[in-house]
Parts: sequence; C-alpha cells; structure tokens
Amino acid sequence: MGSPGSNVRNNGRHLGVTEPISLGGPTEFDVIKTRELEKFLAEAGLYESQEEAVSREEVLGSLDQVVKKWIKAVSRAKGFNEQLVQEANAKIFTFGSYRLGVHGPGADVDTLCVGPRHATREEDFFVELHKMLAEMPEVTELHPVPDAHVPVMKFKFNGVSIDLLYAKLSLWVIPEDLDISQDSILQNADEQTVRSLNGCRVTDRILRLVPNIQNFRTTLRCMRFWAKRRGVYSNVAGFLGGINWALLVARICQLYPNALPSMLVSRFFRVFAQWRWPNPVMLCAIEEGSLGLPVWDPRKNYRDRLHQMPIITPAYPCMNSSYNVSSSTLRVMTGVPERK
Ligand SMILES: Nc1ncnc2c1ncn2[C@@H]1O[C@H](COP(=O)(O)OP(=O)(O)OP(=O)(O)O)[C@@H](O)[C@H]1O
Ligand SMILES: [Mg+2]
Repeated sequence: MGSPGSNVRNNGRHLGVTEPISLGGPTEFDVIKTRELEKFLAEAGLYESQEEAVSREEVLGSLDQVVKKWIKAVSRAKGFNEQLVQEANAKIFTFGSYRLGVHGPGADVDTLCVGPRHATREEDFFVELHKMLAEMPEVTELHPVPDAHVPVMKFKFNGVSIDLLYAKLSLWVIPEDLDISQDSILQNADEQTVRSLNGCRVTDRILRLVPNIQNFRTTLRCMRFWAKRRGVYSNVAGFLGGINWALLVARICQLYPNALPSMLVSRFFRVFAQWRWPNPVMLCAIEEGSLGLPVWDPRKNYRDRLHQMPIITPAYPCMNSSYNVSSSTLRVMTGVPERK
C-alpha cells in the first residue's frame, strides 16, 4: 500500500469508470486537518480497543475451527472414507464493516462459511452446525433465520455478535487458500449461495478498487458517523446502509486519488450535492458475465428503471445496493425541497 495520499496502486492507471476529477495532492493544511479529523474520530469513540480487536480475532479463529470440525463430522456421517474425511474442509470469510476495517466497538461481524457440495444448507448447516453451536458454552443468543432472503445464523460467541451465512460451492474439497473473487466460483451455485457470496465478493472488490485503503477507511468512518448523527444511516428505512456509504466514499476516493481524508470528506459533499440521480454511481463497468445471472440494467429491466439512487455493487452479478431509496428519502438526503 502507498504512503498516505499517494496513488501508487494499479500501476499508476486510474481506477474507476472515468478519469479522476483531480490528481491534486495534499497541502500542509490538508495534512493538519486530516490529523485533526483522525483525532476527532478517535475521541468520538469510533475505534475499538486493542483488547476488543484481539478478542474478535480469537473468536473468528475459534469459529473457523468449529466449521472445520463440523465438515469432518458431516463427511463421516455421509459415509466418506477416513482419507476423504481428513481432506474435507470448510472455511470462514469475513465481510461487511469488519472486513472493510471501519467497524466500531461492539459492532457485529459479518461472516460467511464456505462449504463443499455435499454439505447442504437445510440439513447440515441449519441443523447439524446449529446443534454443534447450541452445545457450546461460548455460544449464546443463537437464532437461525433459514427463510430470510439471505439465510443467516445469528449468535454471540464469547460476547461477540456474529452473523453467519453459508455458501455451498460445487467443489468437493474447499482449498484453504480458496479465492472467492473469481466468477467461476458461482458456477452451479444455488441462488442463496450466490447472494451469500455476494457480500464477501463485493467487500473484496471495493478494497481493490480504491487508490489508497487507509484514506478510504478514515473517510468512510467519518461519513458513517455523520450519517448516523443525521439519522440517514439505515437501509431498511429507505436511507443508506453500510454498503451504500462504502460505495459512495470509494467512488470519491477514485475521483480524487491523491487526496487525504479531510479533502475527501469535503469533495464527497461537493460531488454528491451536484449528482444527477438516477445516474448510477459505479466503481467499475457492469459486466454481463458468462453465467447468465441477472445484473442491474435499466435498459432491459423495468424495475431497475424505477430506482431513485442507484449505487451499483462492483462484483458480478452487479446489483443496485440502494433499491430501498424512495423519492422522499432521496429528497431528505440531498436536502432538495419538495416541488409544489
Ligand atoms: N442492499 C445490499 N446490497 C448488496 N449487498 C448488501 C446489501 N446489504 C448488505 N449487503 C452486504 O452485506 C454486508 C453487510 O451488511 P451490513 O448491513 O451489515 O453493512 P456493514 O457494511 O457491515 O455496516 P454495519 O457496520 O452497519 O453492519 C455489506 O457490506 C454488503 O456486502
Ligand atoms: Mg455489518
């Protein structure tokens, strides 16, 4: 990664669907203002303690061990021979604000368990793994939600809140160094698996599509804090949630690749005050892909044409992450008065 403010990623080529607006770097004033901004964010209590960070890491390590034990038990119960049982593997990935590195103290961790083709969601994940977790003294408040649009198991592990999704790949064995960013991973995957993988694939892609990760993180922390204070941080209420704020900030980082967070925050307001919605915000071109999955395309899909504030996810299959925004919540966010 580059030093703060230097755009050295992507071999000097720009990231994004257009040229940057400005390649200008920081002045001494911006350096001072960014330091002040970081101090402000720290004093606002937005960063977790070292102790909490370590505890989260340990919990994730333990959870990974649990799913590895689970997949061996599942394989054995299905009559696999001992060598195949030993080779059987499952793995935990993280995504969301924890993976982006912008979570606050006490935040929950979005996780994904990736398993092989013989480990089913209905039986093995929601019954067998659920049973294993229910028997562990570390696990409390265990709530499976198998019928959700993205099925999830919610629980606390040693006090850390976890959302655990499941992706059943078409592979027989899950390699420990599995790369879930290739599109081929989606081949023959059921719909819930595609949706469950999406969070991780999107988060990883965002981190690859910003010129400087540290500057992106600080700016996003600031915008999340602002949005929460202003009461416009909520996907379900028709405003913007974690993913939407992340994508908007990432786009500003692309447009000002050498800017520091204090500049990026002010550019955020400048750019989005002038944005002509429903022009979409995108971090990369929307690819059709070869797997035939539906992608956001207002020319083809009538429903996509109704979206007020399209903020498109960067991993195949690209979707509008802010389909919940209505004309009235958009007006609230942009401060445009209602037309009489
Ligand atoms: N509407 C959506 N469209 C696409 N992906 C989504 C959407 N909502 C959630 N996700 C995926 O799930 C992840 C976790 O969502 P979540 O709402 O927990 O946001 P977050 O970025 O983790 O912020 P928070 O700190 O509020 O939890 C997102 O980062 C995103 O990858
Ligand atoms: Mg989250």
